[in-house]
Amino acid sequence: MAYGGTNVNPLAATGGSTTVRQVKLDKECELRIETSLDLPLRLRLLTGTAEIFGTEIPPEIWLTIPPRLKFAVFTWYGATIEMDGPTETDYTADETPMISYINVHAVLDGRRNRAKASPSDSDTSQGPRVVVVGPTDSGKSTLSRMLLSWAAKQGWKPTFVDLDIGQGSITIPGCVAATPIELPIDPVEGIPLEMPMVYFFGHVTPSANIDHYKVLVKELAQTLEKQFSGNAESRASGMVINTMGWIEGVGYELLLHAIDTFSATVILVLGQEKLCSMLKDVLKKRPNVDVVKLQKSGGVVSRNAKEKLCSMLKDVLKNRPNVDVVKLQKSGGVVSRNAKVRQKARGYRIREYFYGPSNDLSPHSNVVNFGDLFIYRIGGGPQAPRSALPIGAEPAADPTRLVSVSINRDLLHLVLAVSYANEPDQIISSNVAGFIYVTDVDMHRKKITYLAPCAGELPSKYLIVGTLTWIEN
Ligand SMILES: Nc1ncnc2c1ncn2[C@@H]1O[C@H](COP(=O)(O)OP(=O)(O)OP(=O)(O)O)[C@@H](O)[C@H]1O
Repeated sequence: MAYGGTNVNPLAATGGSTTVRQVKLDKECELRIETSLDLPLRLRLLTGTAEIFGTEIPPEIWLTIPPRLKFAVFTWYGATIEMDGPTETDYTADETPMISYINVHAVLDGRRNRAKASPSDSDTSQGPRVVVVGPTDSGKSTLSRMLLSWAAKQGWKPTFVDLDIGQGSITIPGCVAATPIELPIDPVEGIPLEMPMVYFFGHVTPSANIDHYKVLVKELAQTLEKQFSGNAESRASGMVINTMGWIEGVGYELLLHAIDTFSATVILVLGQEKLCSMLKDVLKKRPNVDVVKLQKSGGVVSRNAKEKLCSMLKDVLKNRPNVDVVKLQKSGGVVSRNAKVRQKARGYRIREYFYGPSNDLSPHSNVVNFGDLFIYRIGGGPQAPRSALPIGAEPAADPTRLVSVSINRDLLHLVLAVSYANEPDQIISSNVAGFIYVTDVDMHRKKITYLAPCAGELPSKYLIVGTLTWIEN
């Protein structure tokens, strides 16, 4: 449990408790909970008002929180919470960065209002495009979620863009995706999946194919740009873009690539002195960059800040007016997850796609002939035969080449995406309809068995494969 930067009240810690109990929260305090590994927790608001990551919880109604969830119930004005069931840990904290986060929201809200009031064909009609950056386990997804829920509560329809292929907040890992957020995000159900725009990368780290990752980020950005041009409401509401925790070397390059590709106007740097200082450095070459002071203490960004990532970003972005790099404090409640826990979390996320967050969906098992499906992977193989190259040149693997994959038992336990492409050569630039999971490959009968979220024929015969695996259990 990470307690850093948080004033934890040890007397209030009731870790592992199983009885029905009440917790009184003072104003601006939060109750941090990790639910048990195998049992849900019931929780309700008895008095006052409270929210879970930006979404208000209704009074009196019992919420059933699934196992393994780490979250906080925060109150602005005071509340009493009742819990029924076991937890791994629960404790109250009276020091949180929530004031600085809501201040960011207020600034973004002002910008949305200004965008809305501008003529729809003007540059100023674009609302804030916020990129949330920071190392792994700095609370990026959580802050993104809060900013989106607070905006939706006020009637905006911000677009959530998730570039974090390692975990996946919108859909399964291995994808870059975007979806409009029209209502505060449900603490249990998560982000509604009605209208996501999903591009399948197929790996959980971009280093598997950096060029392919960049192509997909660009495709997603271009698609959103088109959508925004015909939708003044979405345009004014802007975007919140969640990024990966990989912030060094190529990871840092990819951050800059995302900032440029999405024409970001606000960069929120979470809990990373080095990253913040790097970004600031980059920005300082751009005139007229405003560094906005958004927090009373702790996370205040000052022009003299020495933190590396922030300053690097500022340096890079310094020739760009209207780009703000803001350093924010990481919440002491953010829970660190090691590689094994992350891998497990990926598995749960894929399970959730097929079975639902509360196990309320019934996926279908289908059997088809090998000839009914055309499977491709992106990248690999020589770009051109040696004979076609200038003398002395070595054939290089083309990272964005489409390679046909023959069906064999290597596909077992892989998760494949169903492309919306009409022709194979459109696959790399097409978004996907959904995913299937290969459960059997019968080489003798030339039949493949897969799990799909719904019955019937797949929306397309073109499938994309990467290295994303899942063992159903
Ligand atoms: N205030 C809090 N109290 C309790 N748990 C929290 C709090 N804030 C975040 N968490 C939990 O900590 C975990 C990590 O947070 P989050 O996913 O936001 O980090 P991240 O920086 O996006 O991680 P990643 O490394 O995957 O990019 C999540 O399970 C989240 O629910």
